Amino acid sequence: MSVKPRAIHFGAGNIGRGFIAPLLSQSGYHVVFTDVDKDLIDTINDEKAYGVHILDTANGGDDGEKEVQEIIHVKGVLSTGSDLIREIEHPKLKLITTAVGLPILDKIAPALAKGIKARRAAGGGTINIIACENAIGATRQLAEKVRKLLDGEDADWAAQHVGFADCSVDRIVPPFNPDERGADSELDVGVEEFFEWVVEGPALKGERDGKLDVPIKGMTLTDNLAAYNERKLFTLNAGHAITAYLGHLKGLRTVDQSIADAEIAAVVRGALHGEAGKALCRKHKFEEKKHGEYIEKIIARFENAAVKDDVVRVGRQPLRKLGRGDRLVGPARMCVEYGIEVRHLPRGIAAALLYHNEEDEQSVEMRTAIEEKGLEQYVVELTGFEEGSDVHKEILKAYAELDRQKKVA
Ligand SMILES: NC(=O)c1ccc[n+]([C@@H]2O[C@H](COP(=O)([O-])OP(=O)(O)OC[C@H]3O[C@@H](n4cnc5c(N)ncnc54)[C@H](O)[C@@H]3O)[C@@H](O)[C@H]2O)c1
Ligand SMILES: O=P(O)(O)OC[C@@H](O)[C@@H](O)[C@H](O)[C@H](O)CO
Repeated sequence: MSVKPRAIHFGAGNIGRGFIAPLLSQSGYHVVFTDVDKDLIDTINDEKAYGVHILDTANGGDDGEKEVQEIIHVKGVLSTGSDLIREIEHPKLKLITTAVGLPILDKIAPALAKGIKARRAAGGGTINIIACENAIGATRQLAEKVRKLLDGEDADWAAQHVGFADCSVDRIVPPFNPDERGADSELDVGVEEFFEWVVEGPALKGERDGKLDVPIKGMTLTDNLAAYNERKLFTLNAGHAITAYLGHLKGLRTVDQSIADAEIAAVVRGALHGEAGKALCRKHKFEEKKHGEYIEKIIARFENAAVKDDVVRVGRQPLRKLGRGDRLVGPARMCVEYGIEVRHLPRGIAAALLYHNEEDEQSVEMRTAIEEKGLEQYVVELTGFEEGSDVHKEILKAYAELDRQKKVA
């Protein structure tokens, strides 16, 4: 039996294979992926290894590739079967991470609760759970769902032995075609070089409270996660979404093509520097100069042509992205709270409302709702900005302008 500490990662998709698993593996963990996709799990067990291609136009070769990192000795189990429960019972298990998408947390909570019960019954030790999803408080939401499924001694045991830590996770992992790269494995994934994983230290349990028993290289621990979370979601994800929705309306396919458009770049800079950034600096006391540099570094990441990120991926699930606490409406509300005038964020919100993609359920749902309820009412419902308020008027004005100009591919 392997003596290595083990980690289970839910979701063997882009961020799982391209970010979380590599850091775990490079830190000495034996990584076990769990996923609903049986073919993917079979491929993981057949190949047991894959490459992470670092995509970087500035420092890469002609194909924009800087290096390929080999991730070895990985294993997979189906998330719907008893193998997963046995993995959660495993004496060497230290950590469970997820990157499945926020709405899927509901679906994995029952398996986690069952696994926790089995672990207690087997006399297992303390573990930590970290949900690496793009949302504020994703782990807290998962913890609530899991705790509802536990009672009595299981609930007491979990309160003592299961740490639920929130985090902010940042690395752009785009759709990637291993065949085009002549890659050895269909599991290969392409990523930008940059990454940042910030975890709520005080929530971690173990031999040293506030820390992981087996530290992860590249993970930062903080006792002020709220600031990191809002900084990332309201800057990177806000800018990413605005770039993608405006790009899509202009018939552009990738994020780098979209940010190269001067009009789009001006809206993104206006939204990030003059609006979201100002509000973030006021709320979290960030130094304005440093925050400005953070924004420009993010825009340079969008410009990385080797990443070739798809605007359809970045724009996926527009209703989630239009949530009141999410990347578009969230910073606009924060601006209103701090008395900061907004002109660019409403344009991003309008572009999201105009996102038309028959293959995206939320785009279809949103467009039907606009037809049935009328735009004015729907904007109030989604954003909480009252009819007649400045932001509501700005959203409607931008919607009408963008609707006239649109040229969807
Ligand atoms: N790709 C990025 O750049 C990036 C960066 C930071 C954060 N994220 C976040 O990470 C999460 C995943 O994004 P992604 O881009 O890796 O998506 P993805 O679609 O590539 O991967 C998601 C994986 O989850 C699996 N899955 C779905 N339902 C499941 C279930 N019930 N049990 C187990 N596995 C299940 C899917 O089969 C898929 O393999 C999202 O919350 C996203 O916001 C993504
Ligand atoms: O994953 P989503 O759908 O919440 O957002 C799409 C992208 O903005 C996102 O995946 C970024 O690439 C990522 O957050 C970078 O850290």
